[in-house]
Amino acid sequence: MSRPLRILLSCPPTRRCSSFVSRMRLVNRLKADDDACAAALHGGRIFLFHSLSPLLQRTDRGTFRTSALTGSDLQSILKKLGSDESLLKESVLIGCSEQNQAQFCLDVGKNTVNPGYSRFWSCSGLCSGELDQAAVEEQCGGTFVDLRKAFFLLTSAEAPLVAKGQALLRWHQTNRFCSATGQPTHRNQAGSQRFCSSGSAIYYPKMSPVVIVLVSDGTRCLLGRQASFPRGMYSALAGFCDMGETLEEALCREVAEEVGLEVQNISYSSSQHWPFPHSSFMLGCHASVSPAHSQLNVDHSELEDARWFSLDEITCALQVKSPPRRGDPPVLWLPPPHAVANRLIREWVDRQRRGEDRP
Ligand SMILES: NC(=O)C1=CN([C@@H]2O[C@H](COP(=O)(O)OP(=O)(O)OC[C@H]3O[C@@H](n4cnc5c(N)ncnc54)[C@H](OP(=O)(O)O)[C@@H]3O)[C@@H](O)[C@H]2O)C=CC1
Ligand SMILES: [Mg+2]
Repeated sequence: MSRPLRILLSCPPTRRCSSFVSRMRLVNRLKADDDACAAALHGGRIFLFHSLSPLLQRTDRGTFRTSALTGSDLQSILKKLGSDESLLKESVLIGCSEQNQAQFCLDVGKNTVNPGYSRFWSCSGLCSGELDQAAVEEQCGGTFVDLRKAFFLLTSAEAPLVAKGQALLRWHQTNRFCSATGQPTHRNQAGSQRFCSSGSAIYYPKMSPVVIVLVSDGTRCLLGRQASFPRGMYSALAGFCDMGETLEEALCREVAEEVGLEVQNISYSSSQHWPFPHSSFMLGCHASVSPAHSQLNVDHSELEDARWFSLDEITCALQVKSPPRRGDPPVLWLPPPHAVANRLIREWVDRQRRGEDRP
C-alpha cells in the first residue's frame, strides 16, 4: 500500500508551497508515478462518460452540473453492475481540485473496450466492456449528455473540465496503434502518455493550434459564418495553423484566404482549449484594417457569409440568450460566453465604449 499522497507530495519542510504549486506538483507526480496514481484513484473524484458523453446532474434550480463520484463509490457501483476494478483503472487523470483531490475521467461506454489498455494491469476484453447506459444513469442519479449540449449547459468553471476529459478519453480511444510500427500502444496509469509496445515511441495527447481573430476597422468588427453554424450565428474568423507558421503568419493568411483583407496591429488576447470537433488550442487575437481597405472579398468555399457589424448591432446581439428557432425573425446570434470568440467580441465592445479603437 502506498503512503498517503499528502505526505508523499508535500514540499520540503523548509519551504512552504502555495496551494497552487502543491496542486501542480501533485498532478505532475501522478503523471510520473503509476503506483501513486492508482492509489489516488480511490480517494479521487471521477467524472463518468458514456461513449464520450459526460454524466450531468440536474440541480434543484433546474440548471446542470457535473457529477463526480469518489473512487470507492464508483467501485461499489461497478460491482453492482457486474464490472470490476480493472475498469476503474482505465480512468485518465485530468487535474486536481483546490482541496488537493485528484480528478479523473472514465468512459464506461462502448469505446472503452481495449484489451491490454493499461500497461500495468492486464485486462481481458470483458473487464473493460461497455456498461449499460441507463443502468449507470440510474445508479448515479444523472444523465449522459452529448458534449456539444453539455458544454453549454455547464458553468464556465465546469465546462472546461468535461471538455478536457472528453478530449483526453477520445485521444486514447483513437491512438491505440503506433503510427510508425503498427504495434498496439499502451498507456501509463495517468493517461498522459502512450507507448508503442515495441518500445520505439512515446506519444503525448495532441491539440491542433487554431488562430481566431476579431478584425476591427475602427468602428465595426468583422464576423463570418460557416454553412454548418447554427441559424443566425456569426463568429470571429478562425483557422488551423499550418506546419511551421507563426501565430501572426497563420492569422494573416486565414484572413487573406477567407475575406481577402490584409490586417495589421495584431495583438494577443487569450486562449482556450476547444473540444469541437477534435481538440484545438484556440489562440484569440485582435487585428485591424483601415476603413479605406475594408472591402470584403469572401471565399464562399470557406464561409457562407462575412460582414462588418456596428457597435449597436453587436450590443443587441450580446443580449440574445438563446439561438433563434426555426420560423423566428432573423437575428444575429453570437458564440456563447464559454467561447473565446465571445470574449474577443466583448473586449472589442469595451474598447469601442472607451473610444480606444477608433481610427
Ligand atoms: N471557441 C471559439 O470561439 C470558436 C472555435 N472555432 C473552432 O475553430 C476551428 C477552426 O475553424 P475553421 O474556420 O473551421 O478552420 P479553417 O478555416 O482552417 O477551415 C477548416 C478546414 O481546414 C482544414 N484543416 C487544416 N488543418 C486542419 C486540422 N488540423 N484539423 C482539422 N481541419 C484542418 C480542413 O479542410 P478539409 O476538410 O478540406 O481537409 C477543415 O475543413 C473549428 O474547429 C471551430 O470549431 C471557430 C470559431 C469560434
Ligand atoms: Mg475558418
